[in-house]
Amino acid sequence: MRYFFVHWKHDIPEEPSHLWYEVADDNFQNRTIEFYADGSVGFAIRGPAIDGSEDIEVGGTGNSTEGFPDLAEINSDSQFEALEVAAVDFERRWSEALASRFRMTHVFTIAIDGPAGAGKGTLARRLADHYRLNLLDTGLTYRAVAYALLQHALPLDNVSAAETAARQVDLAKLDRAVLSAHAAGEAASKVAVYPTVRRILVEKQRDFAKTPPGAVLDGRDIGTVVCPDADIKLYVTASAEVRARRRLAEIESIGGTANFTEILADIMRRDERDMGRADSPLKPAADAHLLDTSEMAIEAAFLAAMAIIDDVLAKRNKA
Ligand SMILES: Nc1ncnc2c1ncn2[C@@H]1O[C@H](COP(=O)(O)OP(=O)(O)OP(=O)(O)O)[C@@H](O)[C@H]1O
Ligand SMILES: Nc1ccn([C@@H]2O[C@H](COP(=O)(O)O)[C@@H](O)[C@H]2O)c(=O)n1
Repeated sequence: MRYFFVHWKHDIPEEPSHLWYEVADDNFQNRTIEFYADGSVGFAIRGPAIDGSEDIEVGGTGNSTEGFPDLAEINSDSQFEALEVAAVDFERRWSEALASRFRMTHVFTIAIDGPAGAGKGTLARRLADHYRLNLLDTGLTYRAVAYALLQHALPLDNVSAAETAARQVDLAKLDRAVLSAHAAGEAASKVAVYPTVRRILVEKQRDFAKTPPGAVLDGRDIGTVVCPDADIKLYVTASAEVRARRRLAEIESIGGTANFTEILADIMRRDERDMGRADSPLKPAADAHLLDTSEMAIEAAFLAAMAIIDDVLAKRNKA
């Protein structure tokens, strides 16, 4: 494959101004993206039929039925400026095009669930940035409740104090630096078993998800309870040993010390509590895409998630 960008300099609102092409080895367009001055976008994907009759065409964009011209030929016309680009640049535009087409009619939600340390938060940040969506780490909301109780020297099983703390949680003021301590996660999983605390927090999380253009939310019950109608659901996991090693590396990278066996035991205890509780236990939603990152680096996990999302978006746009 080769990739090209063409800037078409004109003042015609009905015509696209920025065009991106993926050109196959046979020199025919495989995918085309057209961006218009008013922010709208169209795209096309070549189908199996040689005459183009099975192409997916969205927003009035089609692949040309003629071979892709030489760059020199395009650039010989002064209204065009064409250059060859890297695959990664094209893919970024492709994801943007898919996401923005979908957003035109819809508040878009990506739900990410999975056990502690699986890489949900890391993936959620990358996806929110890539698809230009809001981001909420719902674990921080449970951590904030536990933290408030600990600050007031209250026991974690004081349900009415936990409810009061939950009501006071302000999603705009969650302080990751304070709440991300390993011990806060353990405390959070203890207050997270109480249904009344969950209802209060889930309400706030749902309101957040409804804000345009939509959001990536990560947690334990996003696909099953908070956003059961999410457009995309990912269940991200990794073996307990891998997760413990990652957590240990994270602690050591900021100058802390920890013991692998203890971290592993913490992680397994937390899995058991999160998966075993009666209300909203951690489990994959029936329609979640499973992503086991045990053998994947962060970038590989991001690319795998992006491939799943883009595939879903392309199929929806075709339907
Ligand atoms: N695919 C990966 N490969 C290697 N390290 C990873 C990968 N994904 C995440 N990490 C690292 O593992 C650690 C845990 O990741 P992260 O905080 O994203 O997990 P999480 O699932 O959100 O955890 P928690 O539920 O406890 O908030 C971080 O240090 C992160 O940089
Ligand atoms: N949607 C969620 C998110 C989190 N929890 C509980 O909070 C604990 C801490 O979460 P982290 O993601 O920050 O590690 C977690 O162990 C869960 O008990 C939850 O119940 N639902």
